[in-house]
Amino acid sequence: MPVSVKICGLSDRAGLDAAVAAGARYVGFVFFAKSPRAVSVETAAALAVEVPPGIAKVALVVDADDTTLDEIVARVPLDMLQLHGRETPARVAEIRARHGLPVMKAVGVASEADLPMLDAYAAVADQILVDAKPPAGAALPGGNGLAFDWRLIAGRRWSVPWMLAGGLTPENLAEAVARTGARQVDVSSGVESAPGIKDAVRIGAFLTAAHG
Ligand SMILES: O=C(O)c1ccccc1NCC(=O)[C@H](O)[C@H](O)COP(=O)(O)O
Repeated sequence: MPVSVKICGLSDRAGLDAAVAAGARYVGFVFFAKSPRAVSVETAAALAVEVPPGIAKVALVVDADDTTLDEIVARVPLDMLQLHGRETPARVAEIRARHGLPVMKAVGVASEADLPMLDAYAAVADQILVDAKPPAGAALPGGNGLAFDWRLIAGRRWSVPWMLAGGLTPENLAEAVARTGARQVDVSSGVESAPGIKDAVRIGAFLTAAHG
């Protein structure tokens, strides 16, 4: 069965077109000013209207307040919010209720001790993103191109759909899927030629690996 792919951190038409042409099921826009992939509301809105039906448009935010979320949701046609900060389970539930969109909560994994949080967030979110925990002092809370030990989640399942993320590439995707059983995956750095610059060839190779 093919693996569904989310291409995250799209910031221009060339990257978006490459993701759509290759067969991505989700496209992600990063609303985090310190990111090399950050987009303005205007840019995200202009890109989102070009996304064909059937591909989910995801806004990635980090500890965003309701005013910020109100503006993004009002101006960008979206299908999902991805929460990539320190949002508590209660805040995830609040955002889901207030903003009327499905919510995917990213949870960082580095060791067994992190696994209970996956269950806690699965209880309140529509999906969970099982990602690598950023190293101490990392400039970004995600999108660092780092993988975690996939054996930690081998055979584990949650009460909601989940996506594997963190350091995935066209080269390691098959192993990641085989080890974890993931049916959905998320990638950003691994399909770039430089931070924030999406590479159409690598996007195509990633989707080929996912569908192979
Ligand atoms: O991509 C960013 O710059 C970013 C900034 C702040 C929070 C999260 C961010 N990215 C997360 C992702 O792109 C993905 O959801 C995921 O973590 C995979 O990233 P990567 O390891 O680069 O493939």
